[in-house]
Amino acid sequence: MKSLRTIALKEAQNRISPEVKSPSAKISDFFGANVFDKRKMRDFLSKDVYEKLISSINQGELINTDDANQIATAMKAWAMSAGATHYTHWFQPLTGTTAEKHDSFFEPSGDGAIEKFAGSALVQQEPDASSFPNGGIRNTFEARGYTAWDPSSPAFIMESKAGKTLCIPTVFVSYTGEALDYKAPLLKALAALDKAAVDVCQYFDKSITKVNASLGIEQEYFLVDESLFNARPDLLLTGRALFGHMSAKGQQLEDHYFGSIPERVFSYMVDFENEALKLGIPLKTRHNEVAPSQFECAPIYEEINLAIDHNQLLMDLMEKVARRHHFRVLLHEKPYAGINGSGKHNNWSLITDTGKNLLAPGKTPKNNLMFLAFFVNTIKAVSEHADLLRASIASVSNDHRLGANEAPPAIISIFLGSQLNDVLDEIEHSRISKKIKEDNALWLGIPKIPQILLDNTDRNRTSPFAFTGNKFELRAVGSSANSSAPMTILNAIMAEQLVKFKTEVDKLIKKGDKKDIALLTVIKKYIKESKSIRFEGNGYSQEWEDEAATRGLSNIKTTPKALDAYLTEKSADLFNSTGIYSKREIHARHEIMLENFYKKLQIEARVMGEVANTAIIPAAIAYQNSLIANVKGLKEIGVDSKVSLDIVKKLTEHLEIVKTNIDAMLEERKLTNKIEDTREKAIAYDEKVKTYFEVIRYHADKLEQIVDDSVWPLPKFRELLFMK
Ligand SMILES: NC(=O)CC[C@H](N)C(=O)O
Repeated sequence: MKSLRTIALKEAQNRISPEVKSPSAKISDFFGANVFDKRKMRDFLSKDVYEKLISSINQGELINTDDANQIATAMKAWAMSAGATHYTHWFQPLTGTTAEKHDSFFEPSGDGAIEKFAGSALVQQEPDASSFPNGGIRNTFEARGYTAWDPSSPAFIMESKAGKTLCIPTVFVSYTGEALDYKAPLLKALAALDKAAVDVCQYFDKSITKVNASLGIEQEYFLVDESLFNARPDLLLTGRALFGHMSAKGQQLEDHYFGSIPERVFSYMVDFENEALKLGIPLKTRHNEVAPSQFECAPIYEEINLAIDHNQLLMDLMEKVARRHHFRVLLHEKPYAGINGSGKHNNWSLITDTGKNLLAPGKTPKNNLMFLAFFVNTIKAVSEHADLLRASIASVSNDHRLGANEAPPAIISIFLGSQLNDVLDEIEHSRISKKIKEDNALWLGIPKIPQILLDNTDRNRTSPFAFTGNKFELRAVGSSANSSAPMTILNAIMAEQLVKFKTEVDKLIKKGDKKDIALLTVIKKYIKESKSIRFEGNGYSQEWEDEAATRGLSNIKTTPKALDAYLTEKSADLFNSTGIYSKREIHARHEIMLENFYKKLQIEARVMGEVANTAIIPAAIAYQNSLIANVKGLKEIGVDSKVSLDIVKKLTEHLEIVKTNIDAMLEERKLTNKIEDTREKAIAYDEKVKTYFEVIRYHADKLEQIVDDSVWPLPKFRELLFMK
């Protein structure tokens, strides 16, 4: 019988890409075609309701029942004219993926049937919450959960060959009001940030009434042929290769990065980009990434809530469209040990309703003081809550990526680039003399900030949080993550920080300081206080680990311990003052994250055992048997050769070690599964079960190097990485 690998290799060699037809040569012709955007709202709504909806989008004003009915009718009319038959609330439960439950517009009526969509169905739905992760918030006897419309993210139509569905972005909360999703806390953090930032803006510009966070999300991913993927139970079930010797050629020649895009991949990219563009996702960039078979796409930045919805939608599209091309997309942070992992770099900034980017250095000294205020407060916020930010990017899969192959380490630090670093040093050491204070001659004291910062674009890949000219790039986020988790924290700590800043500045003003002097005094103090988080060097080096320790920075390498930061008193104060999480909510989330961590390890351990026992060991034994026959045969004909015998001995050694460790791991798992406390269980999975992975893999990979290639059951790295 032919092995799955042999069949898969043959299939992978004979792929023909499906034809991809773009709706038009001009993207602007079809961009947003499947979105109920402002233009369509205007066409389908009365002027009065349109304006109310816009002010609800911009200012968060509530929509009354009559207006909701009108909006629902308009949405239905638009969606049906585009061919939709069903609608769904579209939400982001704590599973990491998106969720939907379709209902048709169709309703039987007395004399036939009608198509209906009431305002109440638009505004709120009641999906059963019992089968979503809820961390104990919901008991089975009270399984109800609500999804509630988020008007700030426009409804869209999801197309598939079989039909079209109107999707309405919503939050997801329990019957008792606790958030069960990623979006609800994000929206709360954004509201807190808006208020705090507008208050600080008032020192500089009274016309600013709204501050939005913006986000541009770079998405890295791997592609692998579908048949090869299906012949690897580890990729299929865990998203990463648990076994596999690195191929002789990996990324060492650095010949893939920005290289010419392979035809089959290009065709896939164009296909999913078209789908994304129709959904209003402003994709702009595509390229080969560093590792073989690794790629990246990136949109233009958008308002943050929309940017995150779009990224979630994009990941879903990428997976769906990949199947049309007989690819599988791997969004896992580290599918292949030994080469680069995948990140989701979050480019974050703050934009006012007057169109000003608060993290872009200005032309005038006054603008620069405003820039410095927001810039330094960001640094201060991150330095105060570095552990929480670390926790917000923690996951079982990101643990493999952090600190390895062009991914930042688990130590949170901030890279500013030499020019701004110098500016902050200068301010720190400047003296705000009595004379300056009396003359209000502050501008002499602020160093000139160049508008174009030369060394700041994508330069320091070893930094988890890098300033890149007019935004901060949180590089530590993993490719499979929902950006809401870290962005909720980043915006919340910024909100809290800006409130504190204003209190301190106001105090100085009250004591008689001129406004600008008061601002600079507090900025200067923050520069000093947050100095230890700034680091410009190589984040991978041992020197940095050592230095970070002497600076008192944390270096928490694994998720279950990193997550502790969610439960500290300092974090409780933050959650309370910004309103993003109640005590119950954060405890539930903490529990969910720990469960997710150990359950994924549990699955990996099971897959490892199964693949070793049923594929690797039998293949090695079959080869061993043929060698034994050879040894016997040689002896019979009187040839004295040690080649086969030596191989048998080596094989046997590795086989023994693999088998013993698989068995020992199973025993350890049994013990670990008995642990009741979730945190302890997660730590035990990490420290006791996971430790077997390395030794099992090492020896199984040695077997791969020895066993006859034609009988090896699993597609090898060279095939996974280079065949496309
Ligand atoms: N070129 C790059 O930016 C590499 C980034 C790297 N793939 C990461 O994990 O973040």
